[in-house]
Amino acid sequence: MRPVAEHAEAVAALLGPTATETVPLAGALGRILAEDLVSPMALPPFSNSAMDGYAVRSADLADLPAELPVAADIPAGRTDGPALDGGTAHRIMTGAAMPDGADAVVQVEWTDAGTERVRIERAVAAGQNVRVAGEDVTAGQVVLPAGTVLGPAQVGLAAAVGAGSLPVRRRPRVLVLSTGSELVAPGEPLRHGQIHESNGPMLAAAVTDAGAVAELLRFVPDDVEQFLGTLDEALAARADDPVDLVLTSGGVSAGAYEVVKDAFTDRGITFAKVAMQPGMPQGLGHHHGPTGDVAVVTLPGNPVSSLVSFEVFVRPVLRAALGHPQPGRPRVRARLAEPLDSPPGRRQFRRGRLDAVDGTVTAVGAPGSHLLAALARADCLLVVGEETTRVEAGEVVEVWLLDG
Ligand SMILES: Nc1nc2c(c(=O)[nH]1)N[C@H]1C(S)=C(S)[C@@H](COP(=O)(O)OP(=O)(O)OC[C@H]3O[C@@H](n4cnc5c(N)ncnc54)[C@H](O)[C@@H]3O)O[C@H]1N2
Ligand code: MOO
Repeated sequence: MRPVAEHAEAVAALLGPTATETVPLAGALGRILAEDLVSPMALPPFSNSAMDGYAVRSADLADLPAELPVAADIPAGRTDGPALDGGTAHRIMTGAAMPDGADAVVQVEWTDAGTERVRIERAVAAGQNVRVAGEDVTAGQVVLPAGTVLGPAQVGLAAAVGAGSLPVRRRPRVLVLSTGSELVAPGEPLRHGQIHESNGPMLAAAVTDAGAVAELLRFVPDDVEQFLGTLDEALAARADDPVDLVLTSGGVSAGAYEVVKDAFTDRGITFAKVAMQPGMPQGLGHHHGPTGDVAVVTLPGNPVSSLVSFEVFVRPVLRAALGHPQPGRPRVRARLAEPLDSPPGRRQFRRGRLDAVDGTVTAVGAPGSHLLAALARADCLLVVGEETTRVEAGEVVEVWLLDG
């Protein structure tokens, strides 16, 4: 069987980094910065008041209480504030530019709040209540390095330094196509022997969650012509907006009707058994479609196998294509709450729940790769190495955090 790492490398080789595009700040949340953002300006851009109060020369407050004439009024946004003469005060608001000549601000609570003259009860040190130009950012500084995941704070900083749009990596476009003659769309009634199509919606959600664009195609029965027809029609319809990856599910194991395997064998896709559970039957390569070669990853049909394979092979590659600094799930080590067995020669990915407070992890549900409800209750994957056949309670295992 093919080692997990070897297959992961082969999947990674299918997809390079996507091109850079520019998005307005309103669409930047969750995207990944493609180039360093260099600030053209200092922050704050000018020294300004941290308090509503009075700009003064601190030396003028040697004898208290002090009474000074109020020579000017400086609301935030005033662009023509005059310089401060010694022995006077300017009424000033938070965020307003400090007048030349002033070195401190007395907050209004320490005064009588006068508008013609102000009586000041307490002294201030030079620099008190003044926010100095450039103390946050200097002009020319890299404020956000390439690879930064743009969250609210990063979007705010970009706006503050005047960037109305940002260069980010284009989201990879992924077509998702499920196969199986037993499949019926969710919401439609089932006859005995039929099941609802769950892999398609699940994988499309996983693609979106990874930061890529998912397009879920209508699932097809186990019929090679219908499978290739649907795929090639979908690719042709997107000729102007090419697809980066096709993800299929099902039809790759050893049965009599393995549509994906039958359609793709001898067409550039190779199939292998990977030393893992779930997720053993895998395939990858380039499909020679109507608009050229397109990367393909074929995932197994069992729902848990499908999503676990996506986690192990596809999600990190999509995120790497986006320039993500940490394409993989966050990993921690935790003590196993209850013992578990694992098949020899295969890396087992059990579904788990982590108690982060006491550092223990418990397997959720049995190993069966049809147990979707247990997967939906899990918040982590619990990884047991190929050589390990049993892990006792209290032993430490690797855990992948699924909500990280
Ligand atoms: N003789 C063997 N049988 C099987 C082997 C094997 O090595 N030898 N491998 C098993 C393993 S492991 C897996 S995983 C599955 C993979 O099978 P396929 O990828 O060919 O998937 P299917 O046979 O089409 O379906 C498997 C299972 O999953 C259900 N399924 C499929 N697609 C969907 C979907 N879109 N939504 C919900 N459920 C789906 C399907 O009904 C089957 O129950 O093969 C084992 N067999
Ligand atoms: O590889 Mo299958 O994934 O065990 O059910």
